[in-house]
Amino acid sequence: MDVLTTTEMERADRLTIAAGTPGFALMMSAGQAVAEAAMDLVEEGPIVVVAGRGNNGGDGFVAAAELAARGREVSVILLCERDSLQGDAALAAKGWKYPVLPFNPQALGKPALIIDALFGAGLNRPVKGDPLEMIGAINANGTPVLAVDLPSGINGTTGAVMGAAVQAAETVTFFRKKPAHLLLPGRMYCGRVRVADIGIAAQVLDEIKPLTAENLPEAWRWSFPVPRIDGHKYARGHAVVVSGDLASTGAARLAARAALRAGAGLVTLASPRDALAVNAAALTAVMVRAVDNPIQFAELLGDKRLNACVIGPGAGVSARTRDFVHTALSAQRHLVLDADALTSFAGAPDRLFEAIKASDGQQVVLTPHEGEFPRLFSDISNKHPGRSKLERVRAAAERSGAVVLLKGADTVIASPDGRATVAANAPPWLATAGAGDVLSGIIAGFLAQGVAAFEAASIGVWMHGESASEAGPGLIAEDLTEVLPAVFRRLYDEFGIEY
Ligand SMILES: NC(=O)C1=CN([C@@H]2O[C@H](COP(=O)(O)OP(=O)(O)OC[C@H]3O[C@@H](n4cnc5c(N)ncnc54)[C@H](OP(=O)(O)O)[C@@H]3O)[C@@H](O)[C@H]2O)[C@@H](O)CC1
Ligand SMILES: Nc1ncnc2c1ncn2[C@@H]1O[C@H](COP(=O)(O)OP(=O)(O)O)[C@@H](O)[C@H]1O
Ligand SMILES: [K+]
Repeated sequence: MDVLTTTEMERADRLTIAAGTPGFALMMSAGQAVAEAAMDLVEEGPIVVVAGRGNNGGDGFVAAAELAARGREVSVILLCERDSLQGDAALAAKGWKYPVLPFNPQALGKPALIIDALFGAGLNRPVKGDPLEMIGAINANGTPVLAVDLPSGINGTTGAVMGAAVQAAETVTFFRKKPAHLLLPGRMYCGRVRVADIGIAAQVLDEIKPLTAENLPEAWRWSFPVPRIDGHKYARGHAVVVSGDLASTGAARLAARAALRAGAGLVTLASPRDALAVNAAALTAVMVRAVDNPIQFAELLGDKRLNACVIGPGAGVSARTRDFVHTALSAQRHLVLDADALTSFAGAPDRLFEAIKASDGQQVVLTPHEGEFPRLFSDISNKHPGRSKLERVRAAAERSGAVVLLKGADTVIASPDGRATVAANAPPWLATAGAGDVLSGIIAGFLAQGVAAFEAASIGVWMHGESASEAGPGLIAEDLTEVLPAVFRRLYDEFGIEY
């Protein structure tokens, strides 16, 4: 599902109004959707609407009137003077036939539900003064909160908290999700997110051409590889994972097994000779080859069937690792660079980026976590409050010429052409040693099958997160690979693929 920035959402609004639907009709639908959600959340008891001076408050007035019409006990607390409201919000307030309460936290009382209609997409500066105090009181009240469009205080486009934010149990947004519903910290304030249809036609998206989507199967349905009846293992690609030395071989084995499970027809572990025995003893379907240096690696890659590589897990931070990366890039292999392969370029990332850009057509995915990201992109800082994770990863992809995947609870994947996905399906217990190694292997498994880098990374991240949910709490990295078949089956069912 496409995700719209607040600016793109305003455009959707304007295009719809230009096509003949009045803005107030959109507000009526929005307010009714909020009332509907409130009815579902609490079947009885008083409801308090906290309304701001803009259209978010207008939605709140519509919801209040609708709920009162359905026999609910409702009161409205308004941030400003009622007669200072303008435009659609003023019209909406006219539909509320009762008095409004002054903007005093005491007025909240102890209702069954609070509807937060203070600020939505129009939030344009940090919250201070009376609204700040009200947000604190709403959060301290202990009553469930239904947020209109966004929890007040959350920046819709970046997901940042602007001073303070309402903690909602549920958020009703309109037409499409906004980045803040997926990116942290915003997502943590939203609770469950409902997307309501308010009469904006999907066709407006043809004009807006949004570049961001939630990472869901529908985003990559048509890139998902399915083994062919007349296929054979070489038709499914051959992935190579570079092993670390004797003391650190486990990470590469995790990646190798994951690549096989993800569907690569064959997987070979390129192992230092002194680690050959330990690797061979621990592997069965994955093959092992002795590779001690970049020259031998280049020889291995002389076999054109070996079409995708993983370098990084357990590889060691060294000039040797850099040379392996350059070898794979010169051999034009699809490539996942993770962990030590990224850190090995910490001093001189431009050399890596030049090498990536120099070879056309190959598919490269960089998979840093937040600790590794600044080693390659030091000026695309994660400390800059105005710059969202989405914007940072997009800038990194453009700079590097690779697909960049920045891990976390809200993994963002961006392509150099500007497209991006945001994942919200990973449970917190996925943060466990070796989970990243498995992810790099899964992605390589899809690259080996000929899936383009952006889609391979998006499929990989989604399946990785689903596998963690499937395995449940107590997960260790090894489990992820073992539950992948169950996730495949669910996807095949969803896509209607026979098996
Ligand atoms: N687009 C659509 O398709 C649809 C949109 N709809 C709804 O409209 C909502 C957006 O409405 P909106 O633009 O009027 O802004 P809103 O969020 O109500 O803020 C109001 C005003 O607050 C002010 N302000 C800002 N920051 C502040 C601060 N920190 N502290 C104090 N004040 C602050 C600022 O005014 P200022 O003070 O700068 O003049 C701002 O203009 C959207 O979220 C959705 O609910 C639906 O009706 C359906 C269709
Ligand atoms: N809070 C979280 N919720 C969900 N997933 C998370 C969270 N924190 C980290 N992850 C995921 O866990 C994995 C950890 O990978 P990584 O940091 O590379 O660990 P390792 O190097 O030990 O394999 C990544 O896929 C990341 O997206
Ligand atoms: K709100």
